[in-house]
Amino acid sequence: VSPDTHTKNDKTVLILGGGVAGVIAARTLASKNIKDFLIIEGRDELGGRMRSMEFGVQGKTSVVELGANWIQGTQEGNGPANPIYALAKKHGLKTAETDFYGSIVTYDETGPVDYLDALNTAVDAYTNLTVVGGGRVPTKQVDTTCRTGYSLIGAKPKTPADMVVEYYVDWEYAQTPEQTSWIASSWANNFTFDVDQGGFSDDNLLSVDQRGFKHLIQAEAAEFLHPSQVLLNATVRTIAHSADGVVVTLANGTRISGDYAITTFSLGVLQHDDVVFEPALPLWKQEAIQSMTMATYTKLFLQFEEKFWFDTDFALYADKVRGRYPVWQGLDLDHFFPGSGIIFATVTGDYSEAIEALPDAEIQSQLLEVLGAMFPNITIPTPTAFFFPRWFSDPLYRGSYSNWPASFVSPHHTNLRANVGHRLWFSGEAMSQKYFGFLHGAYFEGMDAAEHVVSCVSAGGKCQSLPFVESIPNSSPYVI
Ligand SMILES: Cc1cc2nc3c(=O)[nH]c(=O)nc-3n(C[C@H](O)[C@H](O)[C@H](O)COP(=O)(O)OP(=O)(O)OC[C@H]3O[C@@H](n4cnc5c(N)ncnc54)[C@H](O)[C@@H]3O)c2cc1C
Repeated sequence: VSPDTHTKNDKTVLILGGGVAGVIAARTLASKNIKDFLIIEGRDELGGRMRSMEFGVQGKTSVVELGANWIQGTQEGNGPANPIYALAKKHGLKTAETDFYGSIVTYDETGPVDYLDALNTAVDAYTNLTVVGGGRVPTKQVDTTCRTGYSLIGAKPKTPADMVVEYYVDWEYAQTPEQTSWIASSWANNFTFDVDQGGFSDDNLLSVDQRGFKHLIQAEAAEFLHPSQVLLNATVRTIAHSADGVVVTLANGTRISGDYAITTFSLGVLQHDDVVFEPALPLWKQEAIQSMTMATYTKLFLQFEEKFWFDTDFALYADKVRGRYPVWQGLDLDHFFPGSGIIFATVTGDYSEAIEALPDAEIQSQLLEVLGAMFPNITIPTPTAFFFPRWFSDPLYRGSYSNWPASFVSPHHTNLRANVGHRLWFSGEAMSQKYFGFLHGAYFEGMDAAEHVVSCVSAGGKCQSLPFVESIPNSSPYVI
């Protein structure tokens, strides 16, 4: 059955992927009385990158978050609220505040060493970086990397301590300053955290809910979703699109057609051809997909019989190699999971990709070696549990979230979001200009794509397309 010969499709709308964008797209359709949709999801539950796991030795486990963990930016007074914060309140999610700069201790390869002054300097440099970066927009200056920006404002880290504190203030891009757009990272920060720029607030709430952070989106789905509207454990292999609709083929050969489809698959999935489009996506779309970056953020969980580490929320470890197990978070604290014996390290970007290729045992011994350096007076015991997710190798994700490189220009973003024909629509965190990389970006994009599809359904297919640019010219052409 091809869409061209099909007179009546199976569903009005296929929603490809059951993460935040997919569930919110479904809710938006349902609220506009379009009930004939189907969410097709590869995993056995909804939530996508809100993914948790019961971790620890038998009899002493805690539910930890392998993916998203923070509500980033909440609400100040009656100002705009992060919609994820609103869902957390609605569904009674248990959260705890984390204090990034007030509850932190510092180490290097010789053990505890106080370089909190350097951290304060790095925080100031980062604030300055985002202000100066944001200021390049109204003056129409060209984008460049955060590294260039740092150098221009005089921040040039030289020592391992300088490098780790710089890492810590921008690690959430999950890539280095060399790989990150100065302008886009500035607005991503400002639109979420800076109230003066329309942001929510500068608070970060950590989900410590033992139902998992995903509970908020699963509970939201349970309010409107009928079991017949979702197909789990169903991996999409091909998406055939034409003027008559969209036909997806699943890994088991099943074909399902829809008048419309909204794909919410991650940018990494789109980049890796895990899903094949028939016909191939137009070149302007492919250029946009391949020009944005899918970054990786990896948490490595260790459990020990007893806590032997710091009492703060965070610790930094300055290695000679920038990005080598730099950030540590202890979960065995009264406001997190007391008595859990759990600590985790985070690595990002190229370092994440590199460790995914190595066996668990090797990574575990590297982590124990670092702990040995941080705590020279302690014989580091054997962990009772160890786990880290391989987001980059996972064909359902191919990374953790998108990051905007300096070579990605505004028209690329226009094209990344744009529909291809009236039947195929694109959604997910990467499509959000203001909030790419965040849960709230996925939320707003899910809503937006569904609203466009609603107007298509109402207009019998004769709806407005999103703008796109056939070929992106260079605003300052090269003269060779
Ligand atoms: C480690 C990590 C830490 C993060 N930390 C935070 C944080 O603290 N705060 C924050 O705001 N954001 C954070 N994020 C980002 C946040 O999780 C994402 O922005 C958001 O979850 C993306 O939602 P989405 O619906 O766009 O995509 P997804 O959640 O990826 O949803 C897409 C769905 O499609 C499914 N899928 C993919 N391919 C196929 C296929 N071929 N067939 C069928 N189904 C398929 C996937 O299983 C997935 O469920 C983090 C992400 C990660 C990975």
